[in-house]
Amino acid sequence: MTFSYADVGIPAVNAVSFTLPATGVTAIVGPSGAGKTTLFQLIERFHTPDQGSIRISGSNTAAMPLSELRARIGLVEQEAPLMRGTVRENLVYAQPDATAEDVAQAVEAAHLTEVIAALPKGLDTELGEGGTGLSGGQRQRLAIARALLTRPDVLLLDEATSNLDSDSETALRDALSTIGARCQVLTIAHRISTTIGADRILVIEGGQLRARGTHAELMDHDDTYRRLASQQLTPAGASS
Ligand SMILES: Nc1ncnc2c1ncn2[C@@H]1O[C@H](COP(=O)(O)OP(=O)(O)OP(=O)(O)O)[C@@H](O)[C@H]1O
Repeated sequence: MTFSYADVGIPAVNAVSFTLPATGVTAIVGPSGAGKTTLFQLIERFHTPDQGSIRISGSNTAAMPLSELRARIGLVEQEAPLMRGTVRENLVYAQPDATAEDVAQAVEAAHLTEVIAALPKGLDTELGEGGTGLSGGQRQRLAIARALLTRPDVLLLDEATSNLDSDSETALRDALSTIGARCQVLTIAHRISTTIGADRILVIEGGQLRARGTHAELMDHDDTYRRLASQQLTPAGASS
């Protein structure tokens, strides 16, 4: 797939091609401006590729009704927006028919069961504007649980860049591996615990896919990944 922004000579995504299995965790890493966000926006069809296409289970996403595409792709952004309302209302926002069991499963997969049990009224606890009462890592996992309730084929996760305490770091890593057993999790990774735990890593640089492999493989043979791992990915266990 190749895509250039209007009036920009150099493609932001340049002849990038990859195939992923139906399940698992794929981490995308790359320096600032590499094209990671643009790639996500192409998958979500916010932009149309100049060349190439994206297929989910063999179906070209360009030909899908937008409602089908949105149902197949769950999106969790860096600053997960939460609304005023209860934890439950925040969870079922996109899937109002979700049963109590669906909610419990999604909460468990996002490793939030204990966090919610510790709130004064559990799922009925009111969250303030912006999700007062939950840490950044917990808010993002709540957004992951919300996305899971729609049973997506692909979960796009733009990991928060903020530091996580070590409990949240572990919970995120464990949540990704649980969820990766159900769908393909494609995450713009900002932490080394995510790339170490991922099934594969795609290294994007200058709009191109320069390398793919596991953490150990890329540490062994990719200079850009080694540099990112030492300078830009948040070390495991770092806290704010
Ligand atoms: N709306 C836009 N119009 C023109 N150029 C853009 C636009 N958005 C991004 N770009 C350019 O496209 C390239 C890729 O940007 P992109 O945001 O996809 O990179 P990124 O890897 O997500 O970076 P970061 O890690 O800093 O978020 C950059 O050169 C950027 O300046």
